[in-house]
Amino acid sequence: MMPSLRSIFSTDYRCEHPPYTAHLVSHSPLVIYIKNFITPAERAHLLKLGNGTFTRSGVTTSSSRSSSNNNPHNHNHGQPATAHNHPVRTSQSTTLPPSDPVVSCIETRALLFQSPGTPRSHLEPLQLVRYAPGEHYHFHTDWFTAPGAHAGADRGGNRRTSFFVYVRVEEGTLGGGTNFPRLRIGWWCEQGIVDCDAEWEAGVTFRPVEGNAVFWANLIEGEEDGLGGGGGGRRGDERTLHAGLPVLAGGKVGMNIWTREGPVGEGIRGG
Ligand SMILES: O=C(O)CCC(=O)C(=O)O
Ligand SMILES: [Fe+2]
Repeated sequence: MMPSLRSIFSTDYRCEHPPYTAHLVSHSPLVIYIKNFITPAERAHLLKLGNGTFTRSGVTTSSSRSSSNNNPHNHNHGQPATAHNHPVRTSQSTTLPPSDPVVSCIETRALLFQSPGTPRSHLEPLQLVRYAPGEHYHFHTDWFTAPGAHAGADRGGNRRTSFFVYVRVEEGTLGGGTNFPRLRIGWWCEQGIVDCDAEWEAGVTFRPVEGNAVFWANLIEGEEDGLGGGGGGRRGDERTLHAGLPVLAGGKVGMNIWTREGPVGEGIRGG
């Protein structure tokens, strides 16, 4: 179903937040599933904005200390898309202009969801990620395992929270779920939202459902160990390890909304 784009493109566009619903999946780590976080018209607009601008996704590997000793697949991304290609991430991605009114509206929604006081300057530009059949993003954390170039205070420190939003899921898509292997939820299962048939040991797999989103907190508050907390008294939460499982058929476009501990700095959000 194609949504009408007239209202979203007209000059009298107004930012309105849809009546999404939030469902607590896990207290610790904090994981919240959000239904209808973005509207069909917004999804169409985001895809149009990204059209023709996708390039091979980048991955940042931490060359210094890693806090994920027993996980050889702990790669963090954040590089410009062309900077460092890696087989752990075979998707294509692009960033969206913060100046676009629809992008800005979704940013506002993401900020309000976390706490009304979260400044816009802490947001990285929204990133679309596109997967064709056979493409995936191997297990990783969104938080940076080593402070430095990507998590320094001048770059906003570490990634405090993540939203992964399902923007487009082609009809007949198989695979492409978002798997959190260390998450255990025994008391809730909603077929169509999570893969209820998956082995307990496999953790939780969120199915890609257009318009819906998964939100989680990347950092454990108040336990500084010097690993990428950006000086904020926080450290990365290993339990937030996750993967974009291979798309087996069809196609998927997702969107990352990352909030840093501090302002991301000029030049990243376009000043
Ligand atoms: O594709 C997914 O389901 C997850 C992607 C992801 O984790 C990321 O882009 O950081
Ligand atoms: Fe991720």
